[in-house]
Amino acid sequence: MAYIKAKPVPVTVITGYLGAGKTTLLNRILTHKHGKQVAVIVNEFGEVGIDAQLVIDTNEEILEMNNGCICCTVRGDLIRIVNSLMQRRDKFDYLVIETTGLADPAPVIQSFFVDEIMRSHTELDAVITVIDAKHIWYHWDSYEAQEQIAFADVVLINKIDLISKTQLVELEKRLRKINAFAKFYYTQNCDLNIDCVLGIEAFDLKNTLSIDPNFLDEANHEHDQSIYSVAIAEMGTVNSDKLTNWLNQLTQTQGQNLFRLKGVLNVDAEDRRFVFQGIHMLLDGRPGRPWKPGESRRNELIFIGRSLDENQLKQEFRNCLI
Ligand SMILES: Nc1nc2c(ncn2[C@@H]2O[C@H](COP(=O)(O)OP(=O)(O)OP(=O)(O)O)[C@@H](O)[C@H]2O)c(=O)[nH]1
Repeated sequence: MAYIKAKPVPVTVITGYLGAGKTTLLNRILTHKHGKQVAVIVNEFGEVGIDAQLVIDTNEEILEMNNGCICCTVRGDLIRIVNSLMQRRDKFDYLVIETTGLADPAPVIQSFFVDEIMRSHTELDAVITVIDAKHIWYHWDSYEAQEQIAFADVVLINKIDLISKTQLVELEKRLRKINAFAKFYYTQNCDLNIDCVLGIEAFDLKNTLSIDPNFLDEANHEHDQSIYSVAIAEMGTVNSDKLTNWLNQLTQTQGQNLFRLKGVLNVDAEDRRFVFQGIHMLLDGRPGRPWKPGESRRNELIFIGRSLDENQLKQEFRNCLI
């Protein structure tokens, strides 16, 4: 295989639990004028690729990995994608990987050291973990959430607008108990100086090995199998009033089990796509970019959580169609 430049590509891994603000941070990185040509790998949980649609339109190279969780497919897909990117090495000088909210970052980090091509052509710059200051409280027991905190070089305590100062102090204390090494920033909408997250050379394998001496040898990890996703992809025009009623009712009655919901919809045959986002009981909907001429106006929704009834969700969505 021929590689054009020998200098290793710095890589930033963005992790954080469902809905924490990873895509928000990614969009900030992509719009910031840092002079770097950034390639992006977005991994998401679920069959429909909504995240890549929510990443703003730029000239950057954006690759999706939707067929599973990055931490499980890491030795296959991630390595394959990075290897193929390396053959277009002249097109970018930085790589950002956004993992799913349910990914354990450990196997992702491992792959930079155990795979020969990854090891010689990339250099892990930092693991950035975004924390949803309001909702992390529901997920302290989650193994993945704990791993995400433990492996962070930088922690963004995000959504500080949704909690009090006292809660923030309490939260930071709790996070520091899991990770004493990381640098902490408080953010709203991941608004911070991009120099705090890109090109910081913060990752140090020695720190990781001090947390877990067997880190490079571990092959298996487990997921909480009770969390799964339901994806809906259907043509049709959605009635906005019916949709609002349904989503409000859904988040009110099932918010506890509904960790994350998002969708890109054709509402009231408007010129612009309608984008909604939800995290537990918090719901937000707004117009997105215009539909492109000739673009298929497919409604795509994803629900992630526990005890979700796929048939019921699909039926209730269909009831919102005109
Ligand atoms: N109130 C508030 N909302 C925020 C903040 N940051 C992000 N959000 C909103 O939180 C929602 C989720 O943000 P994303 O950036 O999509 O989160 P994510 O971590 O990429 O989500 P997944 O990839 O689905 O796990 C969106 O509606 C954001 O607009 C913040 O600081 N405060």
